[in-house]
Amino acid sequence: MPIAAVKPKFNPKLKTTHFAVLYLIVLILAILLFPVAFGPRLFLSSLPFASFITRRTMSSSSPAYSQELYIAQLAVQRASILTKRVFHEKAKGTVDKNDKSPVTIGDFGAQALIIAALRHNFPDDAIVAEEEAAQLRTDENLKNTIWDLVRSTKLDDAASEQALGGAIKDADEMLDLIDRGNSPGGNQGRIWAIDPIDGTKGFLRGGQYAVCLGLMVDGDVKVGVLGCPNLPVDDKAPLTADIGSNQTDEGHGVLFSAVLGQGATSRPLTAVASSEGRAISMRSIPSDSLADATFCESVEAGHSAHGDQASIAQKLGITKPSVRMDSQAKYGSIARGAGDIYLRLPVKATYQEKIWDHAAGDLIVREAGGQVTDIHGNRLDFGIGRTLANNKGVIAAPAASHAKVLAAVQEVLNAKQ
Ligand SMILES: Nc1ncnc2c1ncn2[C@@H]1O[C@H](COP(=O)(O)O)[C@@H](O)[C@H]1OP(=O)(O)O
Ligand SMILES: [Mg+2]
Ligand SMILES: [Mg+2]
Ligand SMILES: [Mg+2]
Repeated sequence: MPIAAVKPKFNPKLKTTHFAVLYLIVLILAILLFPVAFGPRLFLSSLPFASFITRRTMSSSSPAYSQELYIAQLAVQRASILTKRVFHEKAKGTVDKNDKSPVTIGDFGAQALIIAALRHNFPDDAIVAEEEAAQLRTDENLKNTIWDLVRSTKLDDAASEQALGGAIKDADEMLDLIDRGNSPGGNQGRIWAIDPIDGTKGFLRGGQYAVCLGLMVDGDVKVGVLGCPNLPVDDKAPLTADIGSNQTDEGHGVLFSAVLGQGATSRPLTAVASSEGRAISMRSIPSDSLADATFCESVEAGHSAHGDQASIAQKLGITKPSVRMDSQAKYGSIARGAGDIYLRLPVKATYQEKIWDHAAGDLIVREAGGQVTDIHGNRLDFGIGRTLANNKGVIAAPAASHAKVLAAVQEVLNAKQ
């Protein structure tokens, strides 16, 4: 029988249609299952306008403020590298400000780097930062020294550096960035608070200092990050007075972070992106017996009232001497249970605490199980401008003991009147 005469067993046209339908079903299934199999972030990142889509649409499935936390941590890490370079490599370039407090090339450089990262990632956000560039605009040498540091300070991994927006264009852009921190603050919208070096006196002594960044939304602190290059990495290390030991970097450098409602963490302060930190919490001390409590205070007698604080400690039955250290490292230290209580009683009735000196620390302590108020028992009010004009002094303690500490503070202060 001729081949042409053989009757086909099935219709080839029908077969092609079957295959086409089957192919379509498999394709649709693959598209539907891809996000489940490989994760929504990977799926979205493969689409055009990926970064826009991931930032805007993934916020519903990622924990709140995860992008802000990620950028804030990297920005603080990078700025901390700059401050350490200033300490080890350079003359500090101390300049006196109008209020007679010192500022160094490290303060200006760290502020420029942090603001550059924030402007790149959150261009619509307002910024309240401690320093301004006026002095640098009239001092070419100072400007160039800082520019030299800023343009050559980078994180170790290229991806993280890129996430922060990479290099600043030139020295003039650096000055403009520094001046972007001039927001008046307030209780509307998103405002970042920056202290590029908190505890400048501690920094100059080789003691404690902190690179501080907080995000407030409608006056409420949502994200707080503190880089403390001279604190021990070990959360369990005993708290020791630190008035400036010029310690080596070995075993030192810790990054504290918190997001409102998500707890507080610590992790080593490195030059690369890192996975999540360790959860930290305040020590639980029996509120009826604070004999074993450790309390922290400023090194500077001009910043908090050492005499009043000693009387309060005595009233509470605290037997150990206070641990004196500079900067918001005190907030981080009590948050991880290395100390228990931080007292900052006013020296002068007229001094207004600045929001950048407390925003990150306040959140980190509260997320670690603490309570932070002023001497009247009011929560710190970050929503009325660049200062805490509604508050006087700071009392930070484990939540269960705070009322008792506050009562002792008020007894001592009332007895003085
Ligand atoms: N008269 C003052 N009273 C309280 N705090 C002050 C005073 N002058 C400066 N500060 C700020 O106190 C903080 C240091 O506190 P501490 O003594 O606990 O380390 C710093 O932010 C410092 O500013 P700066 O950021 O310029 O160093
Ligand atoms: Mg200062
Ligand atoms: Mg400060
Ligand atoms: Mg400062």
